[in-house]
Amino acid sequence: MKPGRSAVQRWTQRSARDSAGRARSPPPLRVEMKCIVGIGGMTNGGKTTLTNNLLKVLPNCCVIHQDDFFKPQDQIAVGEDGFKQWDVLESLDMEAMLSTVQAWMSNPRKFARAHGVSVQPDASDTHILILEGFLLYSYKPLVDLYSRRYFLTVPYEECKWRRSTRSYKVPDPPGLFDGHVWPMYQKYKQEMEANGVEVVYLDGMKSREQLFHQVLEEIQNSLLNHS
Ligand SMILES: Nc1ncnc2c1ncn2[C@@H]1O[C@H](COP(=O)(O)OP(=O)(O)OP(=O)(O)O)[C@@H](O)[C@H]1O
Ligand SMILES: NC(=O)c1ccc[n+]([C@@H]2O[C@H](CO)[C@@H](O)[C@H]2O)c1
Ligand SMILES: [Mg+2]
Repeated sequence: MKPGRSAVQRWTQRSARDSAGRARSPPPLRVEMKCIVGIGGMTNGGKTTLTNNLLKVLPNCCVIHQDDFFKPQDQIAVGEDGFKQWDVLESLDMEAMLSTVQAWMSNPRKFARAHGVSVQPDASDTHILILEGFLLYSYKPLVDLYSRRYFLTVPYEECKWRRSTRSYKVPDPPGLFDGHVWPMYQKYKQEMEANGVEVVYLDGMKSREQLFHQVLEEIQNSLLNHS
């Protein structure tokens, strides 16, 4: 059999009957569908928690965490305020993140296998990619690739409190939240809104279960509508 022809082409180019004269049935039609979901929003909005819950139940679902693309500490600029500028787009290697997304887009099965994600041998062949991070919608080459863009928020006091309970690879120096993290969050959110990027806001004060069920249901419905 010559390579390069699709299953349907091969079927239509053979006789419609087998050697015993019985009508052949067509091969199952594989329609590959790809869906990229963004779980974005503010630091400590609950992005990683929600993403991990979705990953447990969504079939053929891969994830890319933006936090895995932070540049090494010695490449992070120090601002006039004296703080390392972690919460700006330049602190992330977004080209590398984009390449990783493109690798998934060009072959989601191969990507899943390489990342230990089990792929169902299912005729519908639907593949989901979750991108998770705090600056998902500020990098132009990625912004149009999403099927849906979620944006988690909590009020300032809650965000500051949750952040104070966390320990990052590089611990927050005193004053970082008010001096850098919060102002940068506001700046990027304003920019996103001014650029007309459409997002679905999620109230991060809802319970983990409520958020999980809401988003799961919406993803499942949108897949059904497009299949
Ligand atoms: N729905 C929720 N209600 C209350 N607390 C939550 C909820 N979701 C997550 N949390 C808690 O809030 C903190 C931040 O959650 P998580 O790490 O998921 O946020 P994040 O948006 O990924 O933050 P980061 O900026 O560190 O990436 C954690 O302590 C987590 O247990
Ligand atoms: N992952 C890291 O290397 C790192 C280092 C310093 C600060 N952070 C914080 O992570 C948050 C995004 O999840 C940002 O608000 C960073 O300040 C991450
Ligand atoms: Mg996180």
